Amino acid sequence: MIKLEHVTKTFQTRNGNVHAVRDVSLEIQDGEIFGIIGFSGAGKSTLVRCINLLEKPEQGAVYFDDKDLLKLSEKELRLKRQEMGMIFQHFNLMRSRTVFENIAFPLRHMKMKEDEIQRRVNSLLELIELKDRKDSYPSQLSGGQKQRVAIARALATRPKVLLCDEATSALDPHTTQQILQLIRRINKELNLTVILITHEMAVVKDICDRVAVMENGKVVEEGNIVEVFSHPSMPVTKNFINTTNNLGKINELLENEHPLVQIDSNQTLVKLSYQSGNTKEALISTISREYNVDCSIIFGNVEIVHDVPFGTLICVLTGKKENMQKALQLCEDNQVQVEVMK
Ligand SMILES: Nc1ncnc2c1ncn2[C@@H]1O[C@H](COP(=O)(O)OP(=O)(O)OP(=O)(O)O)[C@@H](O)[C@H]1O
Repeated sequence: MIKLEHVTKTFQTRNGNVHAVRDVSLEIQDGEIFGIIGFSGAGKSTLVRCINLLEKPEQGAVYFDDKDLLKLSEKELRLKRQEMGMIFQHFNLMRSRTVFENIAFPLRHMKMKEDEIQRRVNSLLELIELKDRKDSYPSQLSGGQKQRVAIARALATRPKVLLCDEATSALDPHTTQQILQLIRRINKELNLTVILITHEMAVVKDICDRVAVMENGKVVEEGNIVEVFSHPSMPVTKNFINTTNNLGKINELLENEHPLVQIDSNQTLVKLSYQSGNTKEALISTISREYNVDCSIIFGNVEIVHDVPFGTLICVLTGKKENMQKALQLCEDNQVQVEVMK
């Protein structure tokens, strides 16, 4: 549905050129929720704005339903843009207009007939469950309600794609969940393709089908969310995954040589990662019984990604070196990833 080919965007500033997006190629399928994650300044917003040409890339091509947007006339582009809705971190609602009029705004702009506007806005109000607030002004709404209104406004022209630029970053965790559920629901019910940019791995983990990780303007890793979670290859991806659990904390303890992670010469500190269902053996008791290797768990975490539980254990193993190697081999033979941390 959306294809980016070698998209590059550079900003000329007084302090020199800023290479916000560098040679990015991506393909987003019809009906999927595609996450773009990266730390602040990675180029996510610029990339997403290149999709609807709010920013014009100086190189590359942007295809939407096989049409190269950069080759369209102004008028054709305006029509194509109606097929792409967008929501923002700070909602961007018009303060002087009611909820109803905010949602109706793009329809009035299209010169739609009044009775059709009434029908469409009322059905959107029902979808976002804010029918009773249609005459309220944005200042009278909570952050979550404002974002729901922004979603309804973005959906008013019946777009095929919803671009979400940090749509939950200004919301508390509970409201974030509600907005993500709404996005998931409209994705399913309306078969709406969603491109969601965020700096929070928890958001990606909860609703995205696939994810691209950005760093310094480039996509450094991309894939199905379960695969990326189970086999992250780039340090930045591992960092993001660690933010959803306490593993980052363990690295801190290691750096600071905390007593909790101090080990003797006959010990080793390992990280064991497994996907539930992959392992049938009672591995910890097996390695203790068969190889005389004791296992002391200092940290454990189970993450659920798309209904698949991912477990991580940080353990201190105690035993003879050759036995330890056999024990770790047994783990790997049983699809448990082993990372020796110390
Ligand atoms: N209009 C602009 N003019 C100059 N530089 C810009 C402009 N827009 C973005 N940049 C720069 O491009 C780089 C990427 O910014 P961008 O906003 O795309 O990143 P981001 O990953 O979305 O970060 P954030 O989440 O903080 O917005 C940054 O260095 C930013 O300062």
